[in-house]
Amino acid sequence: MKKSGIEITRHACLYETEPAYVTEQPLFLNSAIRGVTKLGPHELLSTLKKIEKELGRTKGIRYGPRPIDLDILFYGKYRINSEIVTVPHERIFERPFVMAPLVDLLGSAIDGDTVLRWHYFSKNGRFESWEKLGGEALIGKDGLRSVLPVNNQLWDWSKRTSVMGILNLTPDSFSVGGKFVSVGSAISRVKTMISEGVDIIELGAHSTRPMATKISVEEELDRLIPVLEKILKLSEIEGKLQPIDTFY
Ligand SMILES: Nc1ncnc2c1ncn2[C@@H]1O[C@H](COP(=O)(O)OP(=O)(O)OP(=O)(O)O)[C@@H](O)[C@H]1O
Ligand SMILES: Nc1nc2c(c(=O)[nH]1)N=C(CO)CN2
Repeated sequence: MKKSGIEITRHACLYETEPAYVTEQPLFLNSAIRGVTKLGPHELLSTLKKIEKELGRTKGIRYGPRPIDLDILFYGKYRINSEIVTVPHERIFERPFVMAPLVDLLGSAIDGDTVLRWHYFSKNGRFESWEKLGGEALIGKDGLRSVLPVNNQLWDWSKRTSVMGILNLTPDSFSVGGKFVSVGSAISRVKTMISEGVDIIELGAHSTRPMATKISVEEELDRLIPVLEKILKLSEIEGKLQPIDTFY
């Protein structure tokens, strides 16, 4: 996007959604971004079409499966109705898979004239349109799940809150510094956290506490790798997420 002259300033969550209109096709992934560009609306649309092509989009059936579909939802405060571009996009307010990411993107505050205008573009107001479709209650249902791509899989975090346990492999962190510096005690802590129901175990090996001792990349890796290797061999780790909060 950046090299095409579009600077992304915010992005919404990612949703896995039931296909609309043509229902016999795989699930879709939907999201929305907000950005800044010097491209005019027609130029912007042709740039998006070029990006779609680069990402493998070919002519397919209307509303059918496609590797990518980039639509312009709004363009500043403008209403445009040419043969080529219509903004606001004609079908925003009937589509939960558009409204959910839009609500993420814009939040509940109307911060400035542009967003106020977007609010009024919807006949009943943006929030009311979302409520009419079902609102927050839709998220987590099969047709609209918030997901996070991890390791070629989608982590569904819309059904319930995921619990993260943090394991500091440091002698000098804010909390529990020094407790889990040996591999054995770290592994036993991981097992306890899993038995207590965590979904995510985050490892950190460099303290960011003010005045903490700065260590080298090698030292950070030396603290992390032996523990990580052992964790990945645990049968209990199946289905859990294992992020690493690295310093370097
Ligand atoms: N705001 C807009 N964003 C994207 N395309 C638009 C817009 N307004 C008009 N169009 C026109 O719609 C045409 C079809 O777009 P596209 O191939 O993305 O359709 P679609 O993905 O099947 O349906 P939809 O756009 O409803 O999701 C484009 O060639 C474009 O000229
Ligand atoms: N869930 C979902 N369904 C769709 C989508 C889409 O983005 N998400 N796009 C379509 C073609 O524009 C047709 N149907």
